[in-house]
Amino acid sequence: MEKEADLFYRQLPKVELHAHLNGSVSFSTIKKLVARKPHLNIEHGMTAIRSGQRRTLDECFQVFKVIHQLVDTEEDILMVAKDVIREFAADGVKYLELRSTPRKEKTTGMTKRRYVETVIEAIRQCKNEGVDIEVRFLVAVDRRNGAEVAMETVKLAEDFMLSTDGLVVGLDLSGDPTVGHGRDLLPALQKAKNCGLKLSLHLSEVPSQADESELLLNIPPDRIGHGTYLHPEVGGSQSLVDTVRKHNTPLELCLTSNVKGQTVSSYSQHHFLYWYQMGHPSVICTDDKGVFCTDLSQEYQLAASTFNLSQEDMWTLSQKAIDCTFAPDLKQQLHQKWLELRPTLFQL
Ligand SMILES: CNc1ncnc2c1ncn2[C@@H]1O[C@H](COP(=O)(O)O)[C@@H](O)[C@H]1O
Ligand SMILES: [Zn+2]
Repeated sequence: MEKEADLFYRQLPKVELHAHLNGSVSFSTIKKLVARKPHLNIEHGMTAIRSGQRRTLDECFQVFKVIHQLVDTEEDILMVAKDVIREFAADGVKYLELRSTPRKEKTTGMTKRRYVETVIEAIRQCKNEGVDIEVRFLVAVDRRNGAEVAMETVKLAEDFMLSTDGLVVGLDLSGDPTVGHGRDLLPALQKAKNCGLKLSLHLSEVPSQADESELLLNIPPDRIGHGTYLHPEVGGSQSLVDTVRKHNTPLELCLTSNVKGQTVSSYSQHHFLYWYQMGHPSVICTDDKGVFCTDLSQEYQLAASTFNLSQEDMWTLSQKAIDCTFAPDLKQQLHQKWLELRPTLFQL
């Protein structure tokens, strides 16, 4: 039975909308990176949070620092991005939106522009090699770096949106949610929205951010990352929920990430249920499949077993995710693919 369910979720065509590049690095890629940089003395235990382990969100952000030390050249970024894309494809993901933060030139030896070009090159190479997945890219703003850097990043993202034949589709706001305030970033986010970049914003990932969430929700964003503390039962408010409902803004929900990062106390307490029961667009995602040792099939399977959902329910969930992507040009093609694949899945 278990095996059959494993196979079902692996074969289920899936859409991944919330994946941070450097959080998605698998164990096998980490091994290659460690071999390139033995002097750093980094072990796998320092780059991943294994099954049953928990970390505070703060400790998770220490893990990203270690990974950033390992991934610090153009060659590394190209390899990491190609490996991550291939792994998502092998897991049955047919459409992937990757996001990543261009880092300071001092830390990578390359400009932020070159950083984005390298990720785009990885996407193109995978396409040319026939990897069965469509990939789009969101340029990420790290909230810790403040308003000026955010504005520069928006300009960079806009340039790439115009020059990459639609591969760069949007902007992500992420980084340690306890640092800085969204109000300072509003002009940059608004500019991004006005120039046609789609916005996916991490918000209410931690408690007591109702003010910031209200500001950000009124932009409004095109999708919400986590939104863990938006609803009244966890200290959010009905008016925040009403705003999300009014704009019909989809949520990107990452179960294992939230449980391992301890912003949610257990799988059964995850806010997936709150939004799903309301029929609100909710998309299951991984966040950081490498750091949290998971993959998208496993997240679908966990949601199904935790909330007692059928394979048919999960099929519908994965199909509806197509309508939440930032690539309108691909929607019809993806829906077609789902229809073609359906018979093989339900014969299992
Ligand atoms: C766990 N919840 C989270 N909340 C907020 N931001 C997160 C995150 N997980 C990852 N990131 C963001 O993604 C970066 C790593 O990938 P990139 O170097 O950009 O590819 C982290 O440094 C952080 O800014
Ligand atoms: Zn995230």
